[in-house]
Amino acid sequence: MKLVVHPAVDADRLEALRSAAPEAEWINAVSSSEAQAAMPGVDGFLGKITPAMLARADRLRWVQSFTASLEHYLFPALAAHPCVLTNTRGLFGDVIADQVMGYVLCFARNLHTYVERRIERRYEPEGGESARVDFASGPGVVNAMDRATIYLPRATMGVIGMGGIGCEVARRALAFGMTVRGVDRFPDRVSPPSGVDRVDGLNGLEDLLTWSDFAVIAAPHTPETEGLFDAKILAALRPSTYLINVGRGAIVVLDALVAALRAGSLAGAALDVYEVEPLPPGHPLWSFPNVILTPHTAGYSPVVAERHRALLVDNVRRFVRNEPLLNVVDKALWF
Ligand SMILES: NC(=O)C1=CN([C@@H]2O[C@H](COP(=O)(O)OP(=O)(O)OC[C@H]3O[C@@H](n4cnc5c(N)ncnc54)[C@H](O)[C@@H]3O)[C@@H](O)[C@H]2O)C=CC1
Ligand SMILES: O=C(O)C(=O)CO
Repeated sequence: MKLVVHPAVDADRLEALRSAAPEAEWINAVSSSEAQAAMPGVDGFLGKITPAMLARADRLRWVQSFTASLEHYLFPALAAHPCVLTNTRGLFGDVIADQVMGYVLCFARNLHTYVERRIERRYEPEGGESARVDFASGPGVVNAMDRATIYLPRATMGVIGMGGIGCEVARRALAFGMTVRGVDRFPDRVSPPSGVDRVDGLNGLEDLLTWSDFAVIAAPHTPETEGLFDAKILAALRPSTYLINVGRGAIVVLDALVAALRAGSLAGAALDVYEVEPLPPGHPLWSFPNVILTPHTAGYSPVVAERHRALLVDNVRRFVRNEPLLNVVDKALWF
């Protein structure tokens, strides 16, 4: 059994992988030419395979991607190849869902606005001076306190892509008392947490968007999702709805989003991923006070590296024992 890792991993990680298949010949290839030269006779490949490497592989049965997303990874010959492809989806669910709830709480409680006002030393409630409550003036003041906030147990959340991330988002939204629905490419294959109202197929997308107070995109970038959120789909959102994207940037057409924000046809947006990364400093999105922008950091956490390593070790162990691999990719989705 011959296994190639490329790009090369550090000595600790290599040792962990090796311990899962000590009898295998391991090649930790630093350069792509080294990886290419090692391909004849390779059974399994971990990392970033290229068309030139694949062309030299004569008995490859398994390729493990180091990432969850595959839009910069899959190429036609790999999709057509009989090898099993696995990825690292599922490592980020709880971490990214925490970040999504961070955005939701900002919008529901205006926290992002008050962070900006602190910088300006402005003691002013959202809703303007008329929303200021004089707490010394006795009963009745509470009537002014319903302004410009969202009470989450009365709010709805629609999740687009009910996989590892989408289901964890749903779980948290339910814990905050929200009503949650989803759409997915494969509604019959997903395992939503109990309490989710329903999960529809893709033909339910526009209805879901019209229903949602918060619409959360947690889908992958595939030919089907690229540019999916164009002007037509964004028009399904209500002026009171917030759009959140933690899936992939290519799913939301930013020019269309900017136009919709200018027209006030949605309440605001929180984005972690963009059509172009990094988002250029001159991009109009930076100027909207009702937009939260994070630099593709929703998945950052000390636990992710540990989980990444554990998943790879587990899959190596499964591969050498001929057991079913974790995170098998449906290559047909991409071509
Ligand atoms: N913001 C970030 O830092 C990160 C973003 N991601 C992105 O999030 C995506 C989802 O990750 P996971 O939940 O772990 O993957 P997953 O594979 O568990 O879930 C993806 C779900 O989306 C569904 N789906 C596929 N095509 C769809 C479509 N056209 N419309 C609606 N749903 C569709 C799938 O059926 C699946 O249920 C990844 O593909 C990656 O692009 C992943 C990790 C970090
Ligand atoms: O693995 C991925 O797809 C990521 O976005 C990591 O942040």
